[in-house]
Amino acid sequence: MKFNKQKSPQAEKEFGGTLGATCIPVFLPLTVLYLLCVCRSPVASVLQWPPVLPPTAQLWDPLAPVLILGWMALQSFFYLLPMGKVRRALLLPLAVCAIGVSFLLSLYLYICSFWAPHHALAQGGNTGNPLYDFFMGRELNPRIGSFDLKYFCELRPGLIGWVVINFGMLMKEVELRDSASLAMILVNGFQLLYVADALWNEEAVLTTMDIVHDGFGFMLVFGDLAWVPFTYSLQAAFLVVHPQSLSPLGATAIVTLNGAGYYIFRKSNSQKNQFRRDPTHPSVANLETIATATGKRLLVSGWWGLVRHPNYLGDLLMALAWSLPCGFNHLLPYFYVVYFTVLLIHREARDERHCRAKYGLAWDSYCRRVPYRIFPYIY
Ligand SMILES: NC(=O)C1=CN([C@@H]2O[C@H](COP(=O)(O)OP(=O)(O)OC[C@H]3O[C@@H](n4cnc5c(N)ncnc54)[C@H](OP(=O)(O)O)[C@@H]3O)[C@@H](O)[C@H]2O)C=CC1
Ligand SMILES: CC(C)CCC[C@@H](C)[C@H]1CC=C2C3=C(CC[C@@]21C)[C@@]1(C)CC[C@H](O)C(C)(C)[C@@H]1CC3
Repeated sequence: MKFNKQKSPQAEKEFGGTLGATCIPVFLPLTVLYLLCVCRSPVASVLQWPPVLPPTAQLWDPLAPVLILGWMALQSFFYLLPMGKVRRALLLPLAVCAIGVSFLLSLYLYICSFWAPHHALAQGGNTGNPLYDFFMGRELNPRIGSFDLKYFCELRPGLIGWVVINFGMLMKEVELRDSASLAMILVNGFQLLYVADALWNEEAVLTTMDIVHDGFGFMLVFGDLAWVPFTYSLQAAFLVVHPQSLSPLGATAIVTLNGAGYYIFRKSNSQKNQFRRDPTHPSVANLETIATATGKRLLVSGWWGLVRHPNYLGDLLMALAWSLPCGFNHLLPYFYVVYFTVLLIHREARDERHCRAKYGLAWDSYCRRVPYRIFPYIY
């Protein structure tokens, strides 16, 4: 880098010249503190004599630099995102990169798992077949220090990345057509609600099959880091290229469907989580249950008496509501509904196997009491 010592011609000093430039950096920070102190005082009048400066203990907190630097880092990240005036279509290179990262991370996890203690290994991913174990994941909850890689990946980069991509698509639509369409707003709103719900209830993910049972291998790594952000955002990406007009009546019906799906999803998940946390809690204490040999009980009334997976039912209704704003002329936006139905039917069968192994006869009597798996009177 060349050192430039040139002076600009006729440089006219502003802000009071050298004196101003010396005093302002002292005066303005003091003004900020003064205004805040006045604001906290009972009279809160700027005409009052400046209140005395609070003791040092009130001026300094070690958490403050962490919060400020953290906020700066977050904003730097947003600033670097390919949104706004950047016009390059980066979606494909991003997906390629996420896929590459998924492979590398899975390979790293696979290799590291050979140093993991026996009790840290997952049941399913230790067959001795390298390809299968690489896919399923050998280690259950791999960590770097106390940083739980699976828990982090399941909830943060992919899920948040999904809503960021969706928002990028909304901005792209505004750039192309001067405003966001109703269809795009609905898709963004619905999926934002879903992701916000997952983050708000983040501890609930600890009881999912992925965390409790499955190893952290390519399936989950790729699912979390590449699949979720780049395929779950397909509806928004579709709407940029294929704008749809939506009647108020159609929009109302779709919002109602998403609302109903979300209600079933949230209520049923919360009911089970509450019951597992504290079965004596008033909101679940009156529900009918059956005992199992493990000491745990199974709910047979309430949401879990309706079908064996009411939460999947709610999730599928939402999935449909996310595709409907894209109209009926293309199949692509319905990819998610089809994929998700297959995923949940397969997942239900896996969970059923685990539960039968865990609860034996009690599970069979639950299945007799609640014969339908996901769709009442259908399946
Ligand atoms: N958007 C997406 O891509 C995906 C979303 N999901 C969502 O994730 C959520 C979690 O799903 P998942 O982990 O598959 O499974 P569930 O949350 O449905 O949990 C299943 C477990 O619940 C317990 N259980 C089952 N029946 C009963 C009962 N009658 N009474 C009490 N406990 C019972 C059993 O565990 P135990 O007895 O040991 O407590 C069983 O193993 C769901 O809402 C699903 O829709 C899932 C996959 C992908
Ligand atoms: C690569 C394959 C085709 C499939 C990979 C499956 C994964 C994408 C999903 C397995 C379980 C998931 C869950 C969620 C996202 C999708 C994956 C990772 C979840 C975090 C979505 C938000 C929900 O509220 C949840 C309950 C927290 C979900 C947990 C399971």
